[in-house]
Amino acid sequence: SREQNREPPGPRAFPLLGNLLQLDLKRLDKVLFDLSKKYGPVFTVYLGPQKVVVLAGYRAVKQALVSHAVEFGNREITPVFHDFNQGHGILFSNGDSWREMRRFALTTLKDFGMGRRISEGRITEECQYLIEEFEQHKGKPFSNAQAIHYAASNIISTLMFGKRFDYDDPVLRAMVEADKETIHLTGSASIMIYNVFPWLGPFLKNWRILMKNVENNKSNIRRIIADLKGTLNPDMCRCFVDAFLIRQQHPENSHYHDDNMLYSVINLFAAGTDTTGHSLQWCLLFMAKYPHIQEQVQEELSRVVGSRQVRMEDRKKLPFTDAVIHESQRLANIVPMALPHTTSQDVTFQGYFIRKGTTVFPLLTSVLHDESEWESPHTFNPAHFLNEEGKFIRRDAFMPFSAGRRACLGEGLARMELFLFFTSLLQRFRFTAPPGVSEDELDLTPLVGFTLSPSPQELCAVSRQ
Ligand code: HEM
Repeated sequence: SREQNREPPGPRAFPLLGNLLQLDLKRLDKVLFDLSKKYGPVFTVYLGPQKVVVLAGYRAVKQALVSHAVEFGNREITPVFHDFNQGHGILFSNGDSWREMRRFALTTLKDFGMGRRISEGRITEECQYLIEEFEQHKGKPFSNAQAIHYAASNIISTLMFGKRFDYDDPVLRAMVEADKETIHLTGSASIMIYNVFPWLGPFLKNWRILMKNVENNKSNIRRIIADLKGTLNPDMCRCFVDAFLIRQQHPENSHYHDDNMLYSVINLFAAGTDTTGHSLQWCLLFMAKYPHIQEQVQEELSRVVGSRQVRMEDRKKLPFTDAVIHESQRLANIVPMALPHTTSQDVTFQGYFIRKGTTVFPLLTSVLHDESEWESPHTFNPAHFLNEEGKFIRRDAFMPFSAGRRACLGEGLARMELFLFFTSLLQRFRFTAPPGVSEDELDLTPLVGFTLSPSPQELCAVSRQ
């Protein structure tokens, strides 16, 4: 019937170009959030000829990703995502292969301590390296902002390869910097246009840079895998790659091939570095911007922990600090549109019919800044996560890791890293605007790519001892 076939509303689209001329591709998440105020929580836009259903606001996103997890649980593999991984690995794959790789990654990373005590030990060790790096002022080929990314990538490297890298290791630096550039350029207007008109690829500078980065990363990771293969001892499994190599010897199914190994490792390394590194940078920027909040964090840390190393079990006694980390993640909103999904079957959702294979954007910006969920959605307000007695409270609309079947696989690890890195750095340093710059002048405008990172600017780390 007509009623059953009602499609989500949206702005009128032109042939071929769709709504491209009406949408500011430089800040697509914001434009879509604004459109949701006119068209409601489920609406349609056309990126060129491609139809996209946008889910906006906590209720719609949660209901789709969690209550209709299967229907909304496939990944949209855009042309550029296909160029990256050829449909293998975890991030940009679907079906049985994705299911098997995701399950294997989760169980193997947990076996190696993801989210457990062993990781806590590794992260606190890495905190010391990072603090040492911050204390050295001269003669370094990289900034402390980069060191934050290297520290985050060392946590995932230890799980993947059984070892950390020195921060000046050329392979580590090449891989992290290439991933950072790749994630940034993937969100650029020209790559969005490429996804609509893929034949444009070779003419686009950004696409050529991306393809070069992909090749470089593949050869670096292949070399690391080959070294591990050369020293493999099946009785002593050292890391994720070893576990995969051992599984290849007695595969339960045909998904354990070299491409799935290569791309799963590439996915976990990239997904685990950039996001965590940028989140931590945002936390520090907010502290420099709002010194009175930083003082409250430091007061709580001194009172509850003193100068010893912070442990995960301290978190429940540090409600204000915990609230500040949550609020930083909420306001920074680093993955504004999650990764695109696609419907795995026809579905009727909130009275609208959405056909199988339709691209779906779960607009996380509209969840983390939802005006009906947050008291002051656009300001930095740790009280969002505190009750009247100052105790930490969870909020349902806190969804920076998305939700449902494709939700972030590394959430537990990322939260542990953020808590331990942030508290260790704040015990040791006070973060301020540089001399001659006022707090008001610190810039919270994000640098927009596929993720939202802080704009490049200087901060001072002043020793507190
Ligand atoms: C603060 C840090 C992080 C944030 C904010 C974050 C956020 C996200 C988001 C929003 C998604 C997309 C979910 C969707 O499509 O609905 C995602 C997917 C993913 N994340 Fe994270 N992430 C973080 C850290 C990590 C870490 C440390 C790892 C690795 C251990 C990781 C591994 C992954 C993987 C493999 C996926 C793809 C899951 C799939 O397609 O099945 N992430 N993450």
